[in-house]
Amino acid sequence: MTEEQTDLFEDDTRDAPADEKIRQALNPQEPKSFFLFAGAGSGKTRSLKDALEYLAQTFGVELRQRGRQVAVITYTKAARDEILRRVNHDPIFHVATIHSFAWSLVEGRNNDIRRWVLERLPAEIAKLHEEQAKGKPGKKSDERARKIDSKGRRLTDLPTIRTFTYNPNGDNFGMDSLSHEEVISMTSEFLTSKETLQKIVLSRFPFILIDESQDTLKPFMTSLLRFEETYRGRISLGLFGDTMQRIYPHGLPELANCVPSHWRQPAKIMNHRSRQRIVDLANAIRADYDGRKQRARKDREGGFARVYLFPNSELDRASAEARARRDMATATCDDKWLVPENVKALTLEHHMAAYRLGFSGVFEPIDKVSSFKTSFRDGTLAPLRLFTERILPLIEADQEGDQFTLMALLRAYSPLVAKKNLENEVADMDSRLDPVRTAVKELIALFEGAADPTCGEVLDSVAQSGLFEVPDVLQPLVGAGLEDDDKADEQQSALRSFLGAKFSEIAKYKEYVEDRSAFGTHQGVKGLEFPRVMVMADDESARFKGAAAYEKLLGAKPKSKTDLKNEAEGKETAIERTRRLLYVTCTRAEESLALVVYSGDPTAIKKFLICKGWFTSDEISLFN
Ligand SMILES: Nc1ncnc2c1ncn2[C@@H]1O[C@H](COP(=O)(O)OP(=O)(O)OP(=O)(O)O)[C@@H](O)[C@H]1O
Repeated sequence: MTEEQTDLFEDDTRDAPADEKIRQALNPQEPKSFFLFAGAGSGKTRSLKDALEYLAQTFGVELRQRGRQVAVITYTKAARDEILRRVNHDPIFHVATIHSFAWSLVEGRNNDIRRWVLERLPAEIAKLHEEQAKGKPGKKSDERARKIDSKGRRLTDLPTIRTFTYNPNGDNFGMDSLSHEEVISMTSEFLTSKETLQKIVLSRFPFILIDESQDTLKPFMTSLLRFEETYRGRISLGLFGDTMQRIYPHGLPELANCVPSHWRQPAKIMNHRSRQRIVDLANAIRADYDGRKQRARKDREGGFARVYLFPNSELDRASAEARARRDMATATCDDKWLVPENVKALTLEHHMAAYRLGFSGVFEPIDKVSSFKTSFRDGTLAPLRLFTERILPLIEADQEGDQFTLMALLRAYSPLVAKKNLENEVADMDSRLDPVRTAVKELIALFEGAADPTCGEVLDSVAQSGLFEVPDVLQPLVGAGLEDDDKADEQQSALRSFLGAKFSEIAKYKEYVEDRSAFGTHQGVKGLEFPRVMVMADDESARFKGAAAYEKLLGAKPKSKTDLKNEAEGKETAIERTRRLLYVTCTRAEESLALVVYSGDPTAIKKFLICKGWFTSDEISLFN
């Protein structure tokens, strides 16, 4: 082996003892719990996947014969799907997000659920009445009155509900459905109080492994830790995580301290993802948190990290960022920085991505409606799906001359091509298709000469011709124009306003929700990696003012009284939350990183970055 090969071999295997410790813990005869606590890019996800492979190979037959399973809890559906793919959907693994896992434990225990809800509801209603008595009239009080009313009706209906329902992936409406919070709270309680459930969990899951455990919901994690303590030696609870990457307030803040000292705590010091410069920056950002340091691989020397500081008064954010991209291309000698699609751009909130990608006309009205929010953001909102899954693919197929796809779409979704409609006609097949042809022609005509009709014009055409079914919620808006109607409810007003957006925005919205665009949010990219990353720190444009406090973290704004109070009481501050967010976003970069900051005082930020040793002055571009 050459010296270079030896170096690489050492880097590959330096942290191998951690995986060995995990394997030793995963023994059904003598299960042990462990916490793999390691920094970004250290291979935690890889260790989890290796552990699953080891379990399948070593104990697969035994687990199958005894009808036992390995529970794997992931933070996102995407991570769940990736793990399922890796384990070839082997049924010895029960891979689920936390909400689905919790529901799988309590689903069907209808009497216990009813009792639990009945015990909680009166207190919830009393609290709302109390708040209502103190509050002023207005939107909040109207909302509270609605809640009091609906909870009161639920209380009356509860004894008659036989089966409770829950959808872990969406909104839960209706008297028999449970909220996300209810499912997590009740499962956490049942897990520590109901012996029958405990016995079921014990016999079914000898191993419960949790990815991104720093963000696992606090009540659930606390209850799992208690459960493990009660049944020590009979179950292995395996946590994979990094408390520096806790980005949601609902995780257990002191997880590292809650883990008993006799648990196995394998360590890893390598960062296999990023080049040296980025690892150095990550270590510097982390220094004031817990001082843990990582090492870059020998074959990952170099790399780039640069900062672009703009004043808040810079209104044309898109041009400012294009300027930063051009500079990155020169500094890194990597022309891919010039093509936005090649750079993962991370905004703080979705509306910032919508503005930059050009679909604010769709985003702004719809995202305001709370009952639309979840399904709108994951692309499953029915009125939008008419556009994204029926009309847009049809227009695209026509533009590409792809008759095959066009016909397949019509066959799948158009009532005009539905078999029973065709059978009722007397004429030959060709003329039976005439109404479909006319309908498609009329729709396509709206786009002639590169025209960009509004979503409303497109809807009118489709509804008039009957080309596709129009969802109920859109029916009253067909041909209604854009003038708002005083009597319209929140959903109708939002949809009416969305119908004024240009149809070209639909493709951009679709690209974004399907995660095919170059944009992502600071919170949405954890676990992922990209060659080039641009992080936008823009407190001023944030709508949720608690979202981040980059200006405070980077020394442009003083700490507030609340920050100082929280700090003195050892509580979480907005500054520390932001530090963790910055650590997560910056450590997604493999090759090069641009940090774009908008601030009221860019000069102060420059001073801070140099003084802290996060960046050198040559790496900072200041635009005043
Ligand atoms: N021992 C190893 N040798 C070579 N490459 C590795 C090794 N371990 C992990 N990697 C690679 O390093 C990258 C980061 O690994 P992984 O995503 O598992 O890290 P992580 O600790 O889960 O990261 P994060 O916490 O930042 O999401 C991946 O591309 C992975 O394939």
